[in-house]
Order: sequence, then structure tokens, then C-alpha cells
Amino acid sequence: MTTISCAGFDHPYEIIIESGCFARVAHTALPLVSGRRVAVVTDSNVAGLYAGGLLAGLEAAGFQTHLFVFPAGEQSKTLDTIGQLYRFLSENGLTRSDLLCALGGGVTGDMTGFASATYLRGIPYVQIPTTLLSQVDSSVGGKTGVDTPFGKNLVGAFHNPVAVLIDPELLTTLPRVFFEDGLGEVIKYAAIRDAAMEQLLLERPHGEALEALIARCVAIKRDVVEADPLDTGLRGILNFGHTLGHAEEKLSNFSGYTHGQAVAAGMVAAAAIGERLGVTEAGTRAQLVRLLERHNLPTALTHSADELFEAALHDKKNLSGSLSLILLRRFGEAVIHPIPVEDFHSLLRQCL
Ligand SMILES: NC(=O)c1ccc[n+]([C@@H]2O[C@H](COP(=O)([O-])OP(=O)(O)OC[C@H]3O[C@@H](n4cnc5c(N)ncnc54)[C@H](O)[C@@H]3O)[C@@H](O)[C@H]2O)c1
Ligand SMILES: O=C(O)C(=O)C[C@@H](O)[C@H](O)[C@H](O)COP(=O)(O)O
Ligand SMILES: [Zn+2]
Repeated sequence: MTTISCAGFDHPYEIIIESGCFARVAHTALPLVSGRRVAVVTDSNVAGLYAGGLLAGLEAAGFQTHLFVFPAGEQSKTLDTIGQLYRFLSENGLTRSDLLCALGGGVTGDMTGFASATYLRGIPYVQIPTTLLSQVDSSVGGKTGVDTPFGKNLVGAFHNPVAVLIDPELLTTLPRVFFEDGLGEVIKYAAIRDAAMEQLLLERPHGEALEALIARCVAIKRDVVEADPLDTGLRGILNFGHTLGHAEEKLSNFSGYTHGQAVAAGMVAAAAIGERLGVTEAGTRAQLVRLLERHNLPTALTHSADELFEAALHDKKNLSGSLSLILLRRFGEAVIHPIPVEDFHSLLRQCL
């Protein structure tokens, strides 16, 4: 078992990483809230696999439970679903002393966290991530929100969970394509902060090696979000590959590449731009491509430079005509590189 503490800008919380810890959710949640109602939020795939066990455990511990299920997939990550969730919470009498449980992947976690930040102006929530992506990244750090027709994650709030319980055993039911999708974010962590992780990614990780890899990513994310909780500087490095990855997702109406796939292709493009600018060591792009291909991740974006540029104009790192590009100096070290928006456009035309 690994326990990682995170200071949090709003409150401190613990991230528990342990095979089998799913069985202890109720035990962990009990001392964290004074109320006795819990709303479990999950998607239509995860509900049938894990909601029953979670509800039974919570009820045995004395909680009154309510289950909100939405259709699985990125296309549900909208204000519309959030509206339905608010109504559900209100109809079931959830108060600010009660608890929300995000049981699922990043889509569930981002939406539950956003409802938790805004319903009654704040109600506690616990993250129980069930995808590799959500275990290594989205359940930690308190970025919550939804996609909009004008761009990815453009409505949201910073709001930390009261606890994160990561049980790698839950990944045994995860379809292979989503496991590989999560490896896209794992490779991001290696690329921005820890070149040695590449050795652990030569084969598909499993068992203790997988648990260690999850803990390493969480520790890196904890260090970065503690240093810059509200994303005003250093935290930008966690966005490596995301400027173009998010543009790609938006241009496909959130039904093309999954998030991890889009980030994978976005990282390759960012490495090409970095090499063109002379910021990134030559050969880094090829190194990234080899690692991504090993795990069946895409290495090319599917839209044109002009389309991607237009879509990226809504990026949150775009401030008054200048865009903070996240580049690598070399594999294992990221750098934030501000450039005028027009230069970004011509770089895209040259590099894609
Ligand atoms: N807040 C953050 O810091 C942060 C970080 C990274 C990504 N994200 C967001 O996370 C989202 C992507 O998350 P995701 O990849 O987890 O997607 P997801 O939540 O849609 O889950 C992927 C698929 O796996 C299924 N699934 C989940 N757990 C399962 C299990 N244990 N067994 C079988 N099937 C299971 C789901 O039903 C879904 O079909 C994106 O919206 C992205 O923007 C947020
Ligand atoms: O936590 C962060 O900060 C990240 O950038 C992690 C990313 O993997 C994640 O996809 C995040 O949601 C992107 O943030 P955004 O601010 O670009 O929406
Ligand atoms: Zn991401």
C-alpha cells in the first residue's frame, strides 16, 4: 500500500494506492463526512461491474445510498448531464454535510467533481477511479469540469476530493483500448519528469510493476499541483500534448480519438515543433513515437494545421495573443515556451 498526501489549496487529502482498497471505501469515507447520505455517480458500463458492491458496503456502514447512472463516454461530459445530476441530488435531499462518490473514469470524476464544487456551492466528494487514466492522472489535483461545443473542459472549477482510493484490481475489467489510452498519460509523465520510467514501459505493465507505475505518476502529479495548485505556471507542464490533443478531440466532436490517444498524437506534434524551434533535443520525437507505437497509441493528428490552429485558439493557456506551448528539452524534462499566436500557426503548417 502506498499513501500519498496532497496539501490541496482548499484542504489536504490522502491518495491511497492499494490492490483491494475498493472494499474499504465506506470505512475510509465514514470519518470524512458528518452526514449519512451518499450519492454514487457512475456510468452505464461501470454501474453493472462495481456499483452493487460499493452500495452494499456503504449501506453496511450505515449510509443511505443513491445511485446516479449516465450513459458511458466522453459525449456525456456536458452541462446537460450536470443539470440532470443537480436535479437528482436535490430530489434525493443531499445536503452539504453529505457525500458524492465518483466511481468511474475521468469522465465520471471530472463531472462529479464539478457537481461537487457547485451543488449548494460545495459538497464533499471522494474519487474512486476505475480506469488507468483516472488512476494516474484525473482523480488527483482537483481540476473538474465539462466539455462544451466551443471546446474541451472550458467550463469547470478547481475543487479537491476529500480522498482518492486507487485500486489497481479494478483495471482487470478495463478493455485493452482504454488501458492503452491511460498509458498515453503515463508516457506523458515519463516525458515531462522521469525519463527512467521508459524502462518500465518497454512491456505492458501489470501486477506490482503497474502499481508502482501508478504511484510514480501520482507522486509526480502531487508534486506539481502542490507547487502550483491553480494552474498559473508550473502546472502547465501537465498539459504537454494537450493543446493540440484537445483541439483534435473538439474537432471530432469528442467521438474520435479518446483523450489519451489525442494526447499521444499531440505530444508527437509538440516534440516536432520543439525540435523545429531548437528547444527540444534532436531525436526526442522519434523516441516518443517508438514508445507510443509499442502501446498501440496513435502518433499523428487527423485534422489539418489550419483546423487545429482555429480549435486551439480557445485553449486556456492562450492569453492575450500569446500561447504557452509545453515543450520538452529532452525526454524527461518539460519547459513552458510562450510564443505569439501567429508564430504557432506557421509552426503548425511547417511541422504537421
Ligand atoms: N481532471 C483532470 O486532471 C484530468 C486529467 C486527465 C484526463 N481528464 C479527463 O478524463 C476523461 C477521460 O477519462 P477516461 O479515459 O477514464 O474515460 P472514461 O471515464 O470515459 O472511461 C473510459 C471507458 O472505460 C469504461 N470503464 C471505466 N472503468 C472501467 C472498468 N474498471 N472496467 C471496464 N470498463 C471501465 C467506461 O465506461 C468508459 O467506456 C477526459 O474527459 C479527460 O478530459 C481529466
Ligand atoms: O491536472 C492538470 O493540470 C492537467 O493538465 C492534467 C491533464 O492530463 C488533464 O487532461 C486536464 O484536464 C487538462 O486540463 P485543461 O486545463 O487543459 O483542461
Ligand atoms: Zn490529460
